[in-house]
Amino acid sequence: MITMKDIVREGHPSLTKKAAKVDVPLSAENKQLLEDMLQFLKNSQDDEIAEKYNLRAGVGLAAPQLGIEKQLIALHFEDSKGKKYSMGLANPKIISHSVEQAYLQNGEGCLSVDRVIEGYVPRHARITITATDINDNPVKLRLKDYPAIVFQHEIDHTNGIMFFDRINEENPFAIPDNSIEIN
Ligand SMILES: O=C(O)C[C@@H](Cc1ccccc1)[C@H](O)SCc1ccccc1
Ligand code: NI
Repeated sequence: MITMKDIVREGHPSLTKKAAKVDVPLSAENKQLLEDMLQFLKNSQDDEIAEKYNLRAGVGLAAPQLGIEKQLIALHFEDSKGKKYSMGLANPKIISHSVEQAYLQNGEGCLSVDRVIEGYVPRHARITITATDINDNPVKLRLKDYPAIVFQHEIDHTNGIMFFDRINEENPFAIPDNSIEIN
């Protein structure tokens, strides 16, 4: 069972390196890792389990956050219309994106960052990603709004990018050009 002690924190080298692509079909080890990452997210959103094991709630997790430099991510959340996203993905890649940007009104946090860092995180408003799912099926997703933000946060982790790298240093609350605010 993954708990907070398994999650590496700011300053750990795995968080700022580009992770390696994984072989497809996925090895049993990588399938198990994706399962374990997805279970962590489910546990972190279960009040009883989260309290018992002192888990911070998470909607996404990337293998580099476990010190494992592989392009593996897990996501578990619902969008504002109740559409569920619950999956483990290998080798996720943004293949196209909108010119328009988007940012969360409340900024972002990270399970690997034990401090509040304020500011808007400019991201693509709409993205198309490809990946391989836990059953070795190719996946192509077109995402916008909150789901697009979450997937970009996790894909960034596989490229060694932290959310605060994207915040405007001069003015963290500068409204990005050509952008929409997501509540
Ligand atoms: O550290 C991670 O990668 C997990 C982040 C993902 C994330 C943060 C901000 C915006 C989008 C995605 C955690 O989920 S941060 C905690 C959290 C929990 C519930 C809802 C939003 C953020
Ligand atoms: Ni994060």
